[in-house]
Amino acid sequence: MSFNKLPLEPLYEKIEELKPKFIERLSKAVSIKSVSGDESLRPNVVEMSAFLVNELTNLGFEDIQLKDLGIQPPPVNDPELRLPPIVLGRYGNDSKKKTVLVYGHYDVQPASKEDGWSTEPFELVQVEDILYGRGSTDDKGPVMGWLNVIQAHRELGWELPVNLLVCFEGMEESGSLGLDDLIAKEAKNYFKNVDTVCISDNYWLGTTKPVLTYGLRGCNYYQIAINGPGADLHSGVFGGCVAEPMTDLIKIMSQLVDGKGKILIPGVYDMVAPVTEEENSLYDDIDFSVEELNAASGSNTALHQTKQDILKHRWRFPSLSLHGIEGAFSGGGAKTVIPAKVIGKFSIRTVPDIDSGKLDELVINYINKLFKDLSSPNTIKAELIHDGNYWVSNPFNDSFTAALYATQHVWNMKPDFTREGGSIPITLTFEQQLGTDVLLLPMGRGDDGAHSINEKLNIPNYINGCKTLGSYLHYYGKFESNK
Ligand SMILES: C[C@H](N)C(=O)N[C@@H](Cc1c[nH]cn1)C(=O)O
Ligand SMILES: [Zn+2]
Ligand SMILES: [Zn+2]
Repeated sequence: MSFNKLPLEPLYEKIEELKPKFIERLSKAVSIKSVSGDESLRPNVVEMSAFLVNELTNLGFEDIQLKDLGIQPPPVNDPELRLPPIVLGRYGNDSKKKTVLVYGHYDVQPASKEDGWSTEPFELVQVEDILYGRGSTDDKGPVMGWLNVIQAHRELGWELPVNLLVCFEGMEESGSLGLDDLIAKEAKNYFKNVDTVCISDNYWLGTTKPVLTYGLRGCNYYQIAINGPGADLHSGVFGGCVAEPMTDLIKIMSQLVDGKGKILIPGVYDMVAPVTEEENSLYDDIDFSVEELNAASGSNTALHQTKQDILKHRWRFPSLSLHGIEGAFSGGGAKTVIPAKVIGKFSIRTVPDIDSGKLDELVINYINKLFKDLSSPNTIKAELIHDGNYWVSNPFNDSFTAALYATQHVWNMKPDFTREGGSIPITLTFEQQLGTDVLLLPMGRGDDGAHSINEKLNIPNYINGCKTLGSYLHYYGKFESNK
């Protein structure tokens, strides 16, 4: 099928007309503090699943199910902590139509005003044509986008061109715990007729050109716990007399990665697939610059100066980031304490052909060796908290073509085909368990500040994003079924 514009203008007009309602829907979603990484906020994550069930019910979805995933596995503070449920729903069940499964997540990263936000993070605040709030771009905006598409069709009295299944999870930001098993279980049940999977949960590379994404890095997240004294101690009384856990931890963490971003754990780079000549040439055609990277990071701290080097280091090579130290003094003022127990957190973004299990072995053995060399009387436990695989696909299929046409129709330009430096742990599982293609169709821009302070979604991205998601369903519905 070549690109012939479908008559979608009434849909676009309806989406424009419903803009205030769509902003209100996102505002309600953002106000729920569904932070999966904070155990104390788990009831809010569950509240967010109930919010979605209510929305789906009002929009006429059928067979809505909340799938319980049981108890969260260790390491966790509360051994009874339950995982938030998976929300499933179906819109349409016509055997003559194709079935699209859309996945998104309703949990968010932590946020507090004290981190430096200009507005309250859990309040959607509009400043000109920008909506600020935690989850606005990652991933509540896109999740609301799918609901908005259904609302627009209902109000137009239009049939949806495909059957739509939704799968929304509440643990994506914390490793998608429990979802792999559920997908395996439902592959031949709830998901049995799925033709393709579409995920809107990443971002454009820059700020002006839409993209379609065919690759993700994986993420293995680790912690190093070091235990020493029986309690936090006065540094005047015990300093110099006891081995301090923080000193050991800092020594170890400082030997994981260097200041140029090079991972120092032996063996990691040996597993990385070499960059081929053909692949090298792909980077030349992508629209991006070091200036855009600096603008998005709000600094001039880029480690690489050419577009090709930046993109390879974002998409193609592994990276190791140090995230924090639990138990360390972090407030203002000057507290003279020796922390008794500290837990260092870091993650490695993985790429083809890194073997996740082999990586864990290299990481844990290296840390234990560094600790042994310290001859410290303290004790150490280094472990994996969660992992998620990298994913790279071939973007020459009906789903990507439909997204290409939809993007051209709405944005009047051809999108770039990109990979993503972030991770969506469940992507490969969908591809393998359902045996279908997966498409990543992002809504937000590269400077949206996902995971950062002042996360935002530009209203044109939200509204045109809804049009793009809706158009994608129409273009995809026109392809002949492969079944
Ligand atoms: C790209 C996606 N919106 C996202 O932010 N994913 C997270 C997933 C993750 C993996 N481990 C912890 N969170 C990310 O890339 O950090
Ligand atoms: Zn996300
Ligand atoms: Zn995220």
